[in-house]
Amino acid sequence: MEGNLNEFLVGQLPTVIYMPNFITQTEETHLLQKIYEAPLSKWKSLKNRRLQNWGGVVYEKGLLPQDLPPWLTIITQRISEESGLFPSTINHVLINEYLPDQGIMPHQDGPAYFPVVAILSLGSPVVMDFTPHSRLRTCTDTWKNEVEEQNFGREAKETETEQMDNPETSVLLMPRSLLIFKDNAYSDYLHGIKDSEVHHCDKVINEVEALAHDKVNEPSFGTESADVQDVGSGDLNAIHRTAKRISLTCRLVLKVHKNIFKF
Ligand SMILES: O=C(O)CCC(=O)C(=O)O
Ligand SMILES: [Fe+2]
Repeated sequence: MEGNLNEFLVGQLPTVIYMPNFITQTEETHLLQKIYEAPLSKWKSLKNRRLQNWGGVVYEKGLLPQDLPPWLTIITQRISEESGLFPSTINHVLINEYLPDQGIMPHQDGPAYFPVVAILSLGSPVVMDFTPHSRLRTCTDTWKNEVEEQNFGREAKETETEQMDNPETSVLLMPRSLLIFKDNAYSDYLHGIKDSEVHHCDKVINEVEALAHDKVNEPSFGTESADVQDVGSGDLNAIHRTAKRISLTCRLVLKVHKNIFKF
């Protein structure tokens, strides 16, 4: 791990890295502008969120690549350089948009990706839950669900939802922060975001790091992005999501196909 990355490690689960204010408010505004400049056809609507796919289409066996636009490579290059965790250039970015009552079911990222993921958050804060992977369920099933949902808009099975009731570890994702996870957190845990407007923060592993940079009460997304409730003791109790959250999931697909016929 690069020298100064250690100071951003959070929690006990290997390995979760949380970098507050990875981008400035000006950069956040610029990114949002670029994201919403994309034609409506660039958005894929899923049951519980919308997404834009950049970098090409990910298949089980690799990526049929498309160049990332410069407004994204500025970010992916910075992530690569500052983390030192990617063996080659990040070539895929998924942009997810969540309304306050939307989330993403617990899942594992697919086998096509190099096992390090970097997620940049914009807009409303949310809590991401990590739950141990059920040994009864194979990664392939999860991967198929994810691919089907993203590529074909089919509903993914939600067989793991009961695990959301008892999350092992949670991370508070403030706007402009960068979350990186790898190792066990990547391979043995599912990650998900509840589809409720209130997110409880009792199991959050990065409360201090996230709130040291608490700017949620500043307008950053047209309106206030959330109300972070402070209860008596000063402990963070819950997030009340009042605006959209946009995330940029930045990953590397090692196997790149230049030609669809060579798959
Ligand atoms: O929006 C997020 O923070 C999570 C997105 C995610 O897990 C994914 O795209 O695989
Ligand atoms: Fe994911």
